Amino acid sequence: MNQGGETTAVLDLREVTFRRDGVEILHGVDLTIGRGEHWAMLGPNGAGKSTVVSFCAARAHPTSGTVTVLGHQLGRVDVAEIRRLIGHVDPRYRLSSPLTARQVVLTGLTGTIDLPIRWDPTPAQVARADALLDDAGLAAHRDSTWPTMSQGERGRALIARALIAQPRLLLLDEPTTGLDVAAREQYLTTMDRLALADPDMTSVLVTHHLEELPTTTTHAVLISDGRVTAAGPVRETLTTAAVSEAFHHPITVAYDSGRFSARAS
Ligand SMILES: Nc1ncnc2c1ncn2[C@@H]1O[C@H](COP(=O)(O)OP(=O)(O)OP(=O)(O)O)[C@@H](O)[C@H]1O
Repeated sequence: MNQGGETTAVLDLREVTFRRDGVEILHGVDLTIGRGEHWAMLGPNGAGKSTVVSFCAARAHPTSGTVTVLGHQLGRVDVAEIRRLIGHVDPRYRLSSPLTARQVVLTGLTGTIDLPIRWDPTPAQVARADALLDDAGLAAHRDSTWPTMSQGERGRALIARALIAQPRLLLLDEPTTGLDVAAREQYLTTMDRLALADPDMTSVLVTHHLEELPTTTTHAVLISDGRVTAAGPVRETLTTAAVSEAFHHPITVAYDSGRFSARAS
């Protein structure tokens, strides 16, 4: 958010490239995200969205270029410290032990996949985990173990996990995967409520569906073939022309009462 005309960058990617198995996946990505902004990231399968988000989450390093997260340049800082300030819904999340939904949410406080051996949550932390589970419609599943939960229930629990540490930066990589229509709408309401309740929080949402952008989305970035093809205020960025170019397909974008939609032209 602007402060005296200055934008406080929460994320700053400069000329970022990424190479894997000898293949360049990102070819010089520049992206600056300011405090209190809510970005949507869209682009075709394999465009590089999750790779960009893994830098934003301080989970990976670029091959060249610089990534600055919450004022700290990756490579010059203890990443564990920044990860504590980040809530991340990661589609690659894999549990190695059968934690309960409540325990999964609590791992959001430790920034780990499993519960650390010598760590006990306080009663207040457990109460907050339960409140978030209730908000996510999982009151009846607090003690359900991960392997017994449906994909949609897991998705909701992961959103609660991302929120428990009251992150400065919230990264949501396809958070609505597996959610039914009611759960999706509930999630959108939660995002809007959060954005309004905490104006300093910043978020980046990766999605394939324009219909799934919360009404509080302020900016958008289109990524195609490892490059940013458009970025800026959401209404100026998600146009029929820009979205069609990014997806290499004619797509008509519509906007009504705060919500976007898209269909093939
Ligand atoms: N571990 C890996 N080894 C090799 N290539 C990889 C690896 N991870 C990702 N890639 C490749 O990098 C490219 C970008 O992947 P990424 O997951 O960032 O795309 P994406 O835009 O998030 O795609 P999707 O919308 O399908 O989730 C893809 O071509 C993918 O095949």
